[in-house]
Amino acid sequence: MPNRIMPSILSADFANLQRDIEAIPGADAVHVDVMDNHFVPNLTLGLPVVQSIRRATDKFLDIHLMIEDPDVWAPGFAEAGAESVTFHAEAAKAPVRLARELRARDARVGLALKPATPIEPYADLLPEIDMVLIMTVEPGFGGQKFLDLTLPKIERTRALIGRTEADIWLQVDGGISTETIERAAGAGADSFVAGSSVFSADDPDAMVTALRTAADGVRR
Ligand SMILES: O=C(CO)[C@@H](O)[C@H](O)COP(=O)(O)O
Ligand SMILES: [Fe+2]
Repeated sequence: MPNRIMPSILSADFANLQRDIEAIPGADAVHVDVMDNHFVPNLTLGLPVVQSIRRATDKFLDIHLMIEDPDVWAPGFAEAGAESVTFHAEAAKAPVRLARELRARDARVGLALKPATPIEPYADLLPEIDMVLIMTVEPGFGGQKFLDLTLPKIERTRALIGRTEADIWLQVDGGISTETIERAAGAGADSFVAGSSVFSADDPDAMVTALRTAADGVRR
């Protein structure tokens, strides 16, 4: 199971996104946090910016929608050429229909869960999705502390994924650093979003390597 390091540009310089994306050549993806000030108490960027990012890089674009009405908005991000589009279980009105609409637009489908949302009600949805995103902080802001209380849910999700034949990624997002990534990897995560730890580092690409080394060193 390969580990993927997916830096979040929420902690990059929004006036220099292309420069900051080019500063992480070793990353497996660019994670883009879309917030609407309704689903979460913060406002970031939307579809026009993602369209510009798409033109600026060939990197795998991993879109994390923290918005109300993903049923309406999410397909547009797939049409913009994002390789993966993740919506929140708490916000989607018809998650199965939405997942199928995203796959029909050639995007991988992510289902995100806030820290207090259990995975079990969504177990039957796993064949419809390509990634589970377990938030390891309350969504809305970068730079928060990793919540260890999410570790049992990561373990339970890994067990549920193991019962399927599908290639479902298990992503964690929030408070990931060289210190916390080992606990998340040990619990079963294979895809790691890291914002502040990467972009506040003197050498962001060296931090990507350090995170990968730490995750790869964990025995499963
Ligand atoms: O989705 C979110 C926040 O809601 C994240 O993707 C953050 O951007 C991660 O930032 P750090 O916790 O790594 O600083
Ligand atoms: Fe995110």
